[in-house]
Amino acid sequence: PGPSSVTTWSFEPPQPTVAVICGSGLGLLADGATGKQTFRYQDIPNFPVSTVMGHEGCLVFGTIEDTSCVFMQGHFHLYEGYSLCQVTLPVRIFKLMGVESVLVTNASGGLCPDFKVGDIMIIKDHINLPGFAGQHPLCGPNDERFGIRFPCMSDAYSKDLRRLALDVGSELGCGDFMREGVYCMVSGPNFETIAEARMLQILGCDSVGMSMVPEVTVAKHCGLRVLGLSLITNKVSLDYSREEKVNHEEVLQISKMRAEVLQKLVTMLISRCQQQNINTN
Ligand SMILES: O=P(O)(O)O[C@H]1O[C@H](CO)[C@@H](O)[C@H]1O
Ligand code: HPA
Repeated sequence: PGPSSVTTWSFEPPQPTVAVICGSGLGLLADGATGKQTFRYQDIPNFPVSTVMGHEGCLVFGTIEDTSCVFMQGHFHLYEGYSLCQVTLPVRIFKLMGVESVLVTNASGGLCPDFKVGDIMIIKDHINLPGFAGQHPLCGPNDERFGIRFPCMSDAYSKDLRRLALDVGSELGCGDFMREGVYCMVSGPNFETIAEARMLQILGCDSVGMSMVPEVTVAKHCGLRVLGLSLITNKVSLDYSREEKVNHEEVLQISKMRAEVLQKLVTMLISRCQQQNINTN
């Protein structure tokens, strides 16, 4: 945003109860909120800055109906050189601000043969591949103020919120391109080789991306409710004869194409959540 729309630190934001983390090219998700106040990451002490195209690098406070929200226009990745502690810092800040639910969005490549480009996948589970190799945001001394040493991850994604997302999606006429599936995080920054993609498919992954899992893990650790939505921006090559080559420009182009629909979905979801007072798993 231009300097005129950026707020100075004299502003006291209302306590948000919902945080929306916007994935690649999805910063527009904040458009459904009113009374917006924007802060650039670079102006927030000790906050990382976004280095990837399609991640504006702004924290936006606003309201959807009566729900006070904070939107992260751009999130952080291991491949940018950030530690997982830095990648997940915003989630802990949200917890301290009083946030109760986190809605995480991202762009990913489809591995499930039934998925099409432009599908919205409601995440039901994930595979933390970097975590298997010790790249895990909860490694190190456990901070008991946030959560327990050995958190359960089998129910990281709220069932109620997933059901609500499906209902709202079909109400908005998105039923034909809404799916459910398992997201796998890889560190990136390269897109997968064909052998890697085949391995991930055999492991039960429906889509693959380079983000989100650290934030979700830290959110679950500190007791936040999580909904994950992944936009399928490309089909991952599983065949050596396939000519198409994936690239980040294509990812951003598909995100742009679906941003408006996703924004309506997210806005309606947040207002429904409040109406139905969803507060269980
Ligand atoms: O997960 P987000 O940041 O939405 O974006 C996905 O798209 C980028 C690659 O095109 C990577 O950052 C990958 O993780
Ligand atoms: N692989 C990894 N990350 C991605 C992809 C992909 O195919 N598409 C968007 N992010």
